[in-house]
Amino acid sequence: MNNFNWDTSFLVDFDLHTGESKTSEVTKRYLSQMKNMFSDTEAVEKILENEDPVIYEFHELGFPEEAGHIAFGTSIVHPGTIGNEYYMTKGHFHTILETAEVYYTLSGEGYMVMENPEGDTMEVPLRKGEVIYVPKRYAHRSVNTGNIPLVMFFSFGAEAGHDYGTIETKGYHKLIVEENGKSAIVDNPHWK
Ligand SMILES: O=P(O)(O)OC[C@H]1O[C@H](O)[C@H](O)[C@@H](O)[C@@H]1O
Ligand SMILES: [Fe+2]
Repeated sequence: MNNFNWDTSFLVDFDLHTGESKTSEVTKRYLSQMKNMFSDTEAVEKILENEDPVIYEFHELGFPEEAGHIAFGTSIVHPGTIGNEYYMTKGHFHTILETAEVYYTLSGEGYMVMENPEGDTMEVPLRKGEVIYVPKRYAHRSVNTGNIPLVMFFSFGAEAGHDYGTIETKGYHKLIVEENGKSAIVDNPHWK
């Protein structure tokens, strides 16, 4: 782990095409770590018999989770589908629900799938060159609907924290699936 001093200035390299960084740490999420998040559990099992693909990865610095600091890094969602569902991140609420986040799309295309605890949902297309503002109180998941990596630079208040449990048990109301070669937003039949 890099030992940055967050009370002074520092510089970090990020490649604005690949999202890669020599200075920061990379975390990879494999299909086996997201088994129950994809709708088609049979398709998951079938793939895992032969391989365990990396679904997404992110580069960040290991920041202090304290108010006043700003966390940032890149996330890279690889292209692909599991059954008819596109590769995506796990997605999370912020533990401090009242914390927003921004993502700048560097490469690729997809959707930011968001929902709040009241069940209001938003699915916003991600395009290269645009920043998406994810408001406070909304869980967020990025989905890659293209055939190249979806690369984004993100930033949020470092105190936010990650709550994965809610999404892990309930799932999202909406899924982004491939239908006749195009992306479609559908209701999640397994939402609890
Ligand atoms: O947290 P996940 O849903 O697994 O997504 C992976 C990562 O991507 C985002 O861009 C967030 O800002 C990171 O804090 C997060 O850890
Ligand atoms: Fe977040």
